Amino acid sequence: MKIKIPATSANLGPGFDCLGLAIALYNEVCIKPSSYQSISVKGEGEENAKLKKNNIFVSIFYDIYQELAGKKDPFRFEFFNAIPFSRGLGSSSAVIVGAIASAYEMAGVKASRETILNKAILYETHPDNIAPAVFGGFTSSVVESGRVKTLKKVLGEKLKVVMVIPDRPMSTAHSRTLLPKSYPMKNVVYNLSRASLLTAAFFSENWEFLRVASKDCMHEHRRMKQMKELFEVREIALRSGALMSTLSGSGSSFFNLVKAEDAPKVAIALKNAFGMFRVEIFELDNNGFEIVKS
Ligand SMILES: Nc1ncnc2c1ncn2[C@@H]1O[C@H](COP(=O)(O)OP(=O)(O)OP(=O)(O)O)[C@@H](O)[C@H]1O
Ligand SMILES: N[C@@H](CCO)C(=O)O
Repeated sequence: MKIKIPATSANLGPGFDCLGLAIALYNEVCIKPSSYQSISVKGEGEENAKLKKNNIFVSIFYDIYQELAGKKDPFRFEFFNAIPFSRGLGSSSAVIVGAIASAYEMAGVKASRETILNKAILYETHPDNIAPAVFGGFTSSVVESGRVKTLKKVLGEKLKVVMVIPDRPMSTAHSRTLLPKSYPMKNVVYNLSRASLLTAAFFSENWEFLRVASKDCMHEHRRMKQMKELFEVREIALRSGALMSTLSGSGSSFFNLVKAEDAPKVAIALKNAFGMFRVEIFELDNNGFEIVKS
């Protein structure tokens, strides 16, 4: 079988740990029955020997496969990774969702997308990346008694993403340690009101509200101080016509949502200013993970 899983951008400014969307940049994994277990890695991470020995995709796959099939059969895993690691593009969620969905497929057990999502939340405590990796589109999620509740909005072709991908990583685990354990009431109200407006703006396609609704005062500033160029990325993106410009997940990438016709202009302005960073235009993904060959 072959599965493809999209990259995702989480938080979208004020929606810390709850809002996200899927991007048409995919990891692909081929899994075949074999007489012994083996792994090959192409693309992102191919130079990392550890990924052949201690691979989280493979360990999550076998957790689930053994639970469903009651045995540990040997497989060959071929990874084609396009999602950069630790750049805020949901690489770990793509691994978790891909491993769970393919374990169900290889065990021959039908599972709904809700089932996959509720398994995935056991491996990543916040649903903002895993929900769009499962469903595609823009997603708003909560976790209630360990179960994820998600609403999805399909995003049309009028929008594109100009992603700025720095040359340096920011690990989510480290990036979360930079945040305080509690916030003053005025900061909570600031984010709550904007996350609500942002969600309403996405669902009602009122794109002109995104700029004000995507402001955050809980996490971005503290994280962006680790890579000060990111403040200028935002300034240039908004000045060139981006609808919103937010730290992607826990960083280090910057997510810029644009009207499709503005994408080249925004991308050129960012490329001119940040020659050392990758600047790429992506479509949005509305499907979530897909088993493309069974
Ligand atoms: N394709 C992959 N194969 C195996 N392990 C991976 C793969 N992609 C990511 N990982 C693991 O996930 C880690 C990155 O997770 P991390 O949460 O720091 O970043 P991210 O998911 O890319 O960013 P964010 O959660 O902010 O969007 C890597 O260090 C590696 O251990
Ligand atoms: N909501 C998460 C996204 C990264 O996985 C964070 O900002 O830490």
